Amino acid sequence: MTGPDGRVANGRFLVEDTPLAGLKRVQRFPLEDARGALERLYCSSLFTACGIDAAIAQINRTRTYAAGTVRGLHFQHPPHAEVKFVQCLRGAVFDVAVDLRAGSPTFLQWHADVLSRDNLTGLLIPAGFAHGLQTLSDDTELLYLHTAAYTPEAEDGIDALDPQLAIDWPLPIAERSERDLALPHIHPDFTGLSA
Ligand SMILES: Cc1cn([C@H]2C[C@H](O)[C@@H](COP(=O)(O)OP(=O)(O)O[C@H]3O[C@H](C)C(=O)[C@H](O)[C@H]3O)O2)c(=O)[nH]c1=O
Repeated sequence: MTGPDGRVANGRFLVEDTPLAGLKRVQRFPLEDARGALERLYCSSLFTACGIDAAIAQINRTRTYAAGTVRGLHFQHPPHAEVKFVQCLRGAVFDVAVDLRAGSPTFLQWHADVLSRDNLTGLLIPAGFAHGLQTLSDDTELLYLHTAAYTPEAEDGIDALDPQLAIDWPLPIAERSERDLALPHIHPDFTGLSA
């Protein structure tokens, strides 16, 4: 149900398109009173409004100590491809989604948004995208809602510094995992992930 102001889920979320079809910016609207505030982090009606009929299979929280840290770019291969709803609960991140969908007119294009505790903004990332981020502040916390369980044998990734993507990371890179440092560039024969 979409309200007159374009918000969904009883007015608690505003969903905006990005230049990559299906990738949505989601703004939360807390209810505040003299005690503080209540905000919803998920409603099934939000996913329905975004055309997503998958249930949440897993919820993760990551804490990152240092500003400048880069995580990703990660994705899971079908049939374990997942929708990821990423929200920042502390600090701020430069959050990146890369379109890996076979046949997509924006194949290998990326979009980034700053997600922060204060801007109450999340990214709803469809299946077929790789996800990565760079923290913009120390002690940053992210909440991830996944529509597929973590499946190591289906996990894959792309080097966050792949020149074919040329992601404009805002800070000097402070920290990457050994796994992420070893991620490959996109293979020239890669034509995308099937739905
Ligand atoms: C994602 C995941 C990981 N793990 C284990 C696997 C490793 O032993 C350890 C750290 O995993 P990884 O280095 O893949 O985690 P991140 O680099 O922080 O990945 C995160 O950042 C990038 C940007 C993302 O998009 C991932 O979805 C998100 O989890 O946790 C689990 O046990 N369950 C899980 O659901």
